[in-house]
Amino acid sequence: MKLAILGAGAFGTALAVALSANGPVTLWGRSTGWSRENPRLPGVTLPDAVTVTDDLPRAAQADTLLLALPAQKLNDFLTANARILRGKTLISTAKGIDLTRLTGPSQLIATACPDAAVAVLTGPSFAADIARGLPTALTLACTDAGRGKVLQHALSTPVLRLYRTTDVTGAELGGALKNVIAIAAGVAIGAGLGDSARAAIVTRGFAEMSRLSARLGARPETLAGLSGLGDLMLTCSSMQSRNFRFGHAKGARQDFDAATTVEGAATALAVTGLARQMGADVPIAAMVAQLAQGSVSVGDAMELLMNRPLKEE
Ligand SMILES: NC(=O)C1=CN([C@@H]2O[C@H](COP(=O)(O)OP(=O)(O)OC[C@H]3O[C@@H](n4cnc5c(N)ncnc54)[C@H](OP(=O)(O)O)[C@@H]3O)[C@@H](O)[C@H]2O)C=CC1
Ligand SMILES: O=C(CO)COP(=O)(O)O
Repeated sequence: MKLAILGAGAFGTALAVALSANGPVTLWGRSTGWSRENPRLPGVTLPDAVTVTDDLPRAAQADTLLLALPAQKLNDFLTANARILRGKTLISTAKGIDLTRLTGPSQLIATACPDAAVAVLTGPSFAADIARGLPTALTLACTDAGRGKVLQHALSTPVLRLYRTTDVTGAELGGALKNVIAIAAGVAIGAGLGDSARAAIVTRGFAEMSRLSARLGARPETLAGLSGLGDLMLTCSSMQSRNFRFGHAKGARQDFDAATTVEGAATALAVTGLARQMGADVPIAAMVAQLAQGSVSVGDAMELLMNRPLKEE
């Protein structure tokens, strides 16, 4: 299997470092003016087995392409480069729902590149941890079980352990929705509401993730696995998470660098649209969408959530 990673941000670069343990990897980015250390992943020197290029046709000579682009940028990239990507195995690592089309990355790929084989790589993993070679477990989702097994073996290393599933919908929804809940958890901690409030948000957030995902055809066990609950726990509990930090800054009324990739903000808006279509109740996501747009204050958001009608768990 010849492997390339498209997108030289923090995560694409970290995956290139990790997967170069198995053989040569090409890392494509649109702005690769740096040489062996990517400013998006400072302190990490690329191994010799990683070739960095800004030549997309060259990178796309590989048969298996990992797409490490932000969710809201993916569709434009796919449609602009559909010809180059034809017939490839395309594995998305984006954790979000496209705001315009209200679909996850796998559906975007299937629409833009109908003859590509589609898979999703997701789960609890900070780029910096992966790049440092710390032990990490991820989920490889592919509806074709045979292809999924081949990819699982090709993309596992001694410190990167992949589990596999055929539930692509569940795997990508878990990764997208946890970012929304992580913003809410960050708000709670930033606003000084305490660890008990965070635990309530994480638990009720998981209920919300499970409810919407079930309506969209995901399996409950996928949501309870690495790609759902596992990533929710990680992202809601660490200042390494950009989504959590974004929420934290909102809660603490501090500035936040607008150039930072925060997938959960746009995804919260997409989730409210999807939930409306599916008739699912998503009060935390709805609040995060309003907070991200600045249409509600942190104090009012928490009060509105706490004063909803009492109900069964
Ligand atoms: N960082 C992490 O720990 C993890 C991230 N992910 C997911 O991976 C995805 C990417 O995140 P991450 O790498 O961290 O993000 P970064 O913000 O570090 O990097 C984003 C990258 O995407 C590139 N990019 C943006 N738009 C385009 C485009 N139209 N064409 C080509 N390249 C483009 C940027 O290029 P440029 O530099 O030129 O702007 C940049 O290299 C997200 O969905 C994220 O949720 C998943 C697991 C862990
Ligand atoms: O997805 C991640 C960890 O699994 C990274 O989270 P952030 O995008 O919030 O940094």
